Amino acid sequence: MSEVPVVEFHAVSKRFGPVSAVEDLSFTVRPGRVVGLLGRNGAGKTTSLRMLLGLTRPTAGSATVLGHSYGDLPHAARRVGVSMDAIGPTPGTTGRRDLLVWARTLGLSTARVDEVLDLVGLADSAGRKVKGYSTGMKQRLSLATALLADPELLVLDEPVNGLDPDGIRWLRGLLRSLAVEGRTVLLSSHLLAEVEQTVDDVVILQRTLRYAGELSALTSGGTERLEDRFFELAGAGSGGNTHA
Ligand SMILES: Nc1ncnc2c1ncn2[C@@H]1O[C@H](COP(=O)(O)OP(=O)(O)OP(=O)(O)O)[C@@H](O)[C@H]1O
Repeated sequence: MSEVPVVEFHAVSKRFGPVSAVEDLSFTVRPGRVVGLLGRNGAGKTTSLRMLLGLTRPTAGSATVLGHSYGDLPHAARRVGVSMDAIGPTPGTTGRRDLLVWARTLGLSTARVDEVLDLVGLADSAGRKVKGYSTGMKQRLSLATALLADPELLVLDEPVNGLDPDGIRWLRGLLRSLAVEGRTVLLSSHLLAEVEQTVDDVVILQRTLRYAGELSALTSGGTERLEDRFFELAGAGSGGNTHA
């Protein structure tokens, strides 16, 4: 039986003037999977996620989410939860007020806001201004926004950054439970050891696609380390991207 991919990149390329950020990227994400999009700084991860969400237009190719381009997806804001730096809250607002605005936009209840604040561990700080939040607290608030509408797909750009060990463990458990419910998670990261404990599938991007498939196939069922396989596939280098 063929399954409609939750995410599909088809021959996607993006240039910013002389910089080739992403070139001929194709991969699919299956439902109920936690997928790690991995690459060095400047590898094209955020650009790819932005193209998926209609925030950046590809130079060539197309990306679809739940069978549609994001702009054509009915109820996209409720079906796709997003955590990304660019979608951050107004610093002068409180965490709770920020979520209430999102909830109103999405047609959700105040009760749901309090539920999600509790879920991400921000209930006690919800009345404080966001500008006084630590990096990890901002990350938790961003995750709360993504989770608000109980979406089918979560797209998370570097969700682990800034989280403390408790937060990382909590997030890992949360992503696993969402996948068990049949929801799908696409997260970007360069924290390979963390990703290795969290994801089912891996996409390695270094401007071009280097690997897309199951983590266990990449690491021979866990007998090899993801980090070693990453360096083999992504090549040696100290980061950044090539001009092409
Ligand atoms: N708006 C832009 N204008 C010009 N160049 C851009 C723009 N956005 C991204 N780039 C370039 O595209 C390439 C890919 O950047 P991108 O942010 O997608 O990488 P990344 O994998 O998310 O990196 P990081 O891990 O550092 O967040 C980089 O060379 C970057 O400088």
